[in-house]
Order: sequence, then structure tokens, then C-alpha cells
Amino acid sequence: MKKTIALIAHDGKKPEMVAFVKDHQDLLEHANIIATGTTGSYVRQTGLPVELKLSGPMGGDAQIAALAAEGKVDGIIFFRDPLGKHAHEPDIQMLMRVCDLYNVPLATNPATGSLIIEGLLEDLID
Ligand SMILES: O=C(CO)COP(=O)(O)O
Repeated sequence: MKKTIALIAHDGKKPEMVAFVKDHQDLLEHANIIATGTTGSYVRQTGLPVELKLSGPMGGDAQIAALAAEGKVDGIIFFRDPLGKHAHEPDIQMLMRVCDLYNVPLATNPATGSLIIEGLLEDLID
């Protein structure tokens, strides 16, 4: 069964997310990708299909948290901007809390993101 990977990046990190996806495109081709709205639009530039949720500030993080709580997300890559301030900070904290509560792999930087992608997807391809 296909794994579902959620991708989220704050504005200052969107170019890094696109580069990360390109670097892992051969593995991500074998996953269902979901993303918050604007991040997903950027990731679609790679040609990979992406299911778009709402934009983060409009509830997208909360939607992904709900899916994580329901066991419908296998891993989350969330590149946060450590210098930014966000009106929806409670949603961001909630998403991270839900990942801890339900033991959902969560990466907040590319190094850990690579480990999650490789760990979840590498054995799916021959
Ligand atoms: O704000 C975000 C995560 O907290 C990301 O949302 P967008 O991908 O819609 O910019």
C-alpha cells in the first residue's frame, strides 16, 4: 500500500522544500503526497502529483494534523521558518503535538526529512 507523505514549508523555506523534493523525486514518485496549499503549488512544479489542502494560515496545518490523528499520514516533512512569526502558531504547535501523541514521524529539516523519506519509501522500489 502506498505511503502518504505530507509536505509543509513556511514562505522562507519553500525554495528549500522544492529542492528537497527534486532531490528525492525518485522515491516520492512512489508515495501519495499531500501538502498545505501554497507549498503544494510550489511542489507541483516538480511534476509530481500533490493533493492540496488549505493554505497553512487558513487551516491547512490543522487538516494535516487531523489526518495524522486518524492514522492517514505516514510521515510529515515540515520546514519551518525559525525567523518568521505566524498568526496560526497554535495550529503549528497542534500539528507537532499530534505527531508526538500518535508517534507520526515528523522532520523539520532536510537531513531528517531524507531519513524519513528513505526509511518509509526505499524498500518500496526495487
Ligand atoms: O503556513 C504554513 C505552515 O504553517 C504553510 O502553508 P502554505 O503551504 O499554504 O504556505
